Amino acid sequence: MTTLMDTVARPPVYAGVNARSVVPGRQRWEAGLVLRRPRLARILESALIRSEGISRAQVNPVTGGVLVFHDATVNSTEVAHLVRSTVALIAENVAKLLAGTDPVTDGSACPSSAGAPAVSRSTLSGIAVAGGTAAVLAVGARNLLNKSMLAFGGVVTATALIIRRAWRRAGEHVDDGAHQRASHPLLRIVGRHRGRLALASVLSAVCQISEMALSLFIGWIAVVLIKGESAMLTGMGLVGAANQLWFLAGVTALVCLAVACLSYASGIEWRTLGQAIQHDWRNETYAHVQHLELGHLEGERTTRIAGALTDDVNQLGTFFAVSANEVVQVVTSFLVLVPVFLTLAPQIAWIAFLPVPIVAWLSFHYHDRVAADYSVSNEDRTKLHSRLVNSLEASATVKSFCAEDYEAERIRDLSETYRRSNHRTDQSAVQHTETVRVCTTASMAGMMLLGGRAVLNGTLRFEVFSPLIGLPQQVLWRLTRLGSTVDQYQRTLAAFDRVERLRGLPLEPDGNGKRLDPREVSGDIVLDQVTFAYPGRPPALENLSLRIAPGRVTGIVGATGSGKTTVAKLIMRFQDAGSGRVLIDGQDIRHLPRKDVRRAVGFVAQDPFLFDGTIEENICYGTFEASHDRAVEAARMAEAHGFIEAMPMRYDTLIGERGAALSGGQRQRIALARAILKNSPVVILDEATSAVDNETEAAIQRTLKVFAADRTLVVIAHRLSTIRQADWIYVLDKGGVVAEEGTHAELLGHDGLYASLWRLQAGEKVA
Ligand SMILES: Nc1ncnc2c1ncn2[C@@H]1O[C@H](COP(=O)(O)OP(=O)(O)OP(=O)(O)O)[C@@H](O)[C@H]1O
Repeated sequence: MTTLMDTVARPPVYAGVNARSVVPGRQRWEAGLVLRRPRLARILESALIRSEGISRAQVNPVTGGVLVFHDATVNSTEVAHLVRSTVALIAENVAKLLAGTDPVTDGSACPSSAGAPAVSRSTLSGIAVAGGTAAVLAVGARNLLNKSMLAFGGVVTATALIIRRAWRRAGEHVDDGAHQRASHPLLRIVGRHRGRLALASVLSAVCQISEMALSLFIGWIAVVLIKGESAMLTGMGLVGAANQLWFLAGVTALVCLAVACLSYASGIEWRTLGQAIQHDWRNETYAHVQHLELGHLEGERTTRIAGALTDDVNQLGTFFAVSANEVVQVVTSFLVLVPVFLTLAPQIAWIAFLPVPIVAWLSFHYHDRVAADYSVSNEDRTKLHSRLVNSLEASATVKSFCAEDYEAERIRDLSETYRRSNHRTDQSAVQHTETVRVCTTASMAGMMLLGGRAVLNGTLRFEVFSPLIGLPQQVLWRLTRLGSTVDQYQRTLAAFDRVERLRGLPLEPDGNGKRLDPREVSGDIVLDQVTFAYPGRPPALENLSLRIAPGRVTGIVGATGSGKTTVAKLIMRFQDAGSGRVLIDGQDIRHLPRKDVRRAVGFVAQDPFLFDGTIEENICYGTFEASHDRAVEAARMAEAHGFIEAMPMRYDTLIGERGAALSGGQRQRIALARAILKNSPVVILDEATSAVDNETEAAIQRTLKVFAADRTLVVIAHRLSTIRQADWIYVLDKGGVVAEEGTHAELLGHDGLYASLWRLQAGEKVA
């Protein structure tokens, strides 16, 4: 496939494109180049779509957003490179691409955009330094106060604009272009706990104000010690240094106590909020995952789903438990400090707050730069985790192939990749924190110098300056943590994106209101011209028609991969047929509620899953209200009672994860007992006794005869002895077509596929 990329030998890197979020299979970018340029947006979109591995691309000229979906043939880094390079190529050829274009969609519809790629970005940069520039210009002004106020105005404007823009963009990038929602992601994360958020915020704010008051009192103590007495306190009737000291010490102690109480209360409130958010998101997401279509569940890695439900959901709560508290404290500090400085020391206000827009800009710029790195690092962690779990689960297989070193090597490689991607994010984080520290320290020095000079030349009273010295320091110091707050914010948005993606997967569609009462099901099952293919695979079943007669035993045999299990999955409605119909008692199962269908059909899978728990809990799974006696009766019918009784704890024996403490045959018999206990009118046994010995299987078949007397039994098996007694047998061939059908005797008489299989299994010589 020829793509726009093929024409570029070494694509230049275009700076005006920033990653907004990267999750497996999907990336979101922001390209200033296409902003208000619908034609360029269309060109970029089609260039991306034509690229190898890209399944979908959307470019929005209104927001500048680029949304790319890709398959597993390309990894996140390659897609990131593709997006950057494609934007770079288009940026280089803007004039050519816009020339001779149709007047409806090209630049003529938006003349301001011509020749101004990434206008918004350069505007942002301009704004970011506006405070500093204003401050520098202001130094030349005649009136000292005007000069200071002008500089301060620049600082405030720059801060407000930077924060406003960052907030808006954060809200944009988590949404799909097609599903823009009004509220910010953080508000959506908080959900119904906004009241608690407000309470925690108020407590934090009051706590912060009390803390600032504390340093005010400490500053006054310094004034009393240096000057002998504070004029302000004397004016309030407190005469004498000793009295003033006692008063200030007493008030300081009281405020300390208040700070401790408020800090405790707000800490508890934030943590409770974090826990409540985690609890809600975990439960709601898990409930959603439980109702996903099986195809989607199988398509997602289990460890990835588990990661979203644990790490990502925890991240959502942790942000509020820790970082949000800091944000509230910083904001409160500024809301208090700005008027205080403007009133008491306007001449040094600008230098005190100058680091704010710079640090804010640096933090949001950092956030832009490392967004993709964080997502890649998360992805690497998931892969490592998945591989670790896999190789631990497969330890017997690994040992049997003496592949311990091979597995260790694979883990080492993945760990190395994870280490490298983590190193990138760590490096950026440390760089950012240290840059912020330099800015804030420089501002402190500047404030000391300017404030000190103002005190010396008499334009500022020492009594005012002394308590104020500590305040900005206290707040600016917090700004050094803004890097990690932004870091947490970034992680939270990425986690939110992953959780939302999981919650965006479609649920199993249900019937159209008709009900199926399992007690009235006779078990007449028909597959009528059914064709079904797994995604990206050739059809597993093609125009398959067969009937499973009610109250009878139907056997299905066939070559491996011929679609026997797929037939069972269609009857269980784990999957829906691509074309054709599956009928139960004459009703198309697509029109019936899945739960009704699944209640009517019992299924024992080829590799049954047993839960970590006791034998009895596993037998009663799904029939939770069943008594011990019923569980024992089911176990007897499945020929499981004997070995269970021989165990030290009998039915209370713990069987470990996936029933690891049982043999394959024992696991199968417990799964069979579970299906028997369910007592559904239709039962499908998919190789349900393949792991038990012939003698036990014969015993099971004898009891199953009694069990099957009043129900429909479908037996899928490779071992023909398992199904020879069936009332009717279907022999499937490759591609899911019926090669032969009939009773055991009739099929032997045909001397076809079944007969040759029978002879093979019976040990006869095959010609
Ligand atoms: N989840 C899946 N995703 C993609 N393809 C699948 C999936 N499950 C089965 N297949 C494919 O569908 C075809 C039919 O599989 P199915 O499990 O129904 O065969 P089977 O007759 O039960 O095989 P066996 O006797 O080995 O159990 C096979 O080619 C298989 O590779």
